[in-house]
Parts: sequence; C-alpha cells; structure tokens
Amino acid sequence: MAPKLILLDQDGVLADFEQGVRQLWQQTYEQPLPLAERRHFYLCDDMAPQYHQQLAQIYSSKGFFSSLPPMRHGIAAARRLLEAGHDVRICTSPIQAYHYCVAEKFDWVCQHLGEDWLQRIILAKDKTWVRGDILIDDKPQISGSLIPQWQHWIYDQPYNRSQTKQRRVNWAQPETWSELLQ
Ligand SMILES: Nc1ncnc2c1ncn2[C@H]1C[C@H](O)[C@@H](COP(=O)(O)O)O1
Ligand SMILES: [Mg+2]
Repeated sequence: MAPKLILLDQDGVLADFEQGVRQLWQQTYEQPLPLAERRHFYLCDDMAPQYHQQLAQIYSSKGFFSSLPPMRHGIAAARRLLEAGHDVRICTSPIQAYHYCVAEKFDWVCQHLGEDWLQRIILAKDKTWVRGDILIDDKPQISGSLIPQWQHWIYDQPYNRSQTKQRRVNWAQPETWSELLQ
C-alpha cells in the first residue's frame, strides 16, 4: 500500500483506558468497578448516576493517564506501521479536566514508544481539524465542525460493536490491519 498518513487514537487504541479505570477503581475504593455491560462509549453512560462523581475523580487523578497499561499488541503495531513507511501520528483528545491528562499523555508515549514519538503527538479536541488518510479510533461516531478528510477505521471494543459500517481493526487480529503493511 502506498504510504498513508495514519492517525492513531491513544485511549482505547494504544492505551487501555478501560483497564486503567478498573485497576484504579479497585485500588481506590477496594471493590470492582460497578459495571455490568459495556454498550456505550462513555463509561458513565453504562454506570448508575451515583457513581459518576467517583468516576470523574478517577480520570482526573494524578498518575491515571501516565500509568494506563498498553493495549495488547498496540505498541508493536504502531512501530510496524511506521516501519512500513507510513506517516504515523497519535491523535488524541484531552479530557476537560486537563491538568494531569495532557502532560501524562506525553509521558505515556515517551514511556511506551520512546522520545522520538513525542513529535508525533497531535492533541485535538476536534479531530475533524486534523489531516490524515485513516483515523483508527474506538469512538463510534467522531464529529466536529469540519468534514473529515480521513476515513474512520473503528478500533474494535465491546462498546462499538453495533457499528457495522466502518472497517474494524483489532491489533490482536493481524488480518484486520495487515493490508497496511503490504
Ligand atoms: N470509554 C471512555 N469512557 C470515558 N471517557 C473516555 C473513554 N475513552 C476515552 N475517554 C476520555 C479520555 C480521553 O482523554 C478523552 C478522549 O479520548 P479519545 O480516545 O481521544 O477519543 O475521553
Ligand atoms: Mg479513544
């Protein structure tokens, strides 16, 4: 495949946001995350309102974003895409409580991909403003104020499986993305 500009989302694609929430919740409240089923993108939409405040505290706590575990095979996949000749960028949106989130997203990339990758980070609240050929992102619908130039390939997660139109990628299933390496 001719070299492409590939945008990789960070949370839910490279960093395991959900696993990080589960771990910190258990550590903080000494009980499992009270969540039965994952059907919606935002965790709070699958949790009872009484827990929303505690959830927000988890996201905004110091060290949460920098200590997210990597998604299985995600780091190797990012490196392979770059080695295959693509221009790979990490396109990520900070949460509203940005104080730790922004710096720690950089820390995470440095820790797991190395310092060279810091120049590949694009922070954007609105991803439609970012140029690219393909955006690999776990969010089912990505909207913004512009018509996106990129094609959205959805990163496979339980909460986006009702989306059947987009191309679906899972790092653990090479057949879903190996076309990008050819
Ligand atoms: N599944 C999620 N539930 C709640 N909040 C989430 C989820 N995935 C990501 N987020 C937060 C944390 C991120 O910094 C921002 C934007 O995420 P992005 O992966 O860039 O869409 O939202
Ligand atoms: Mg995401």
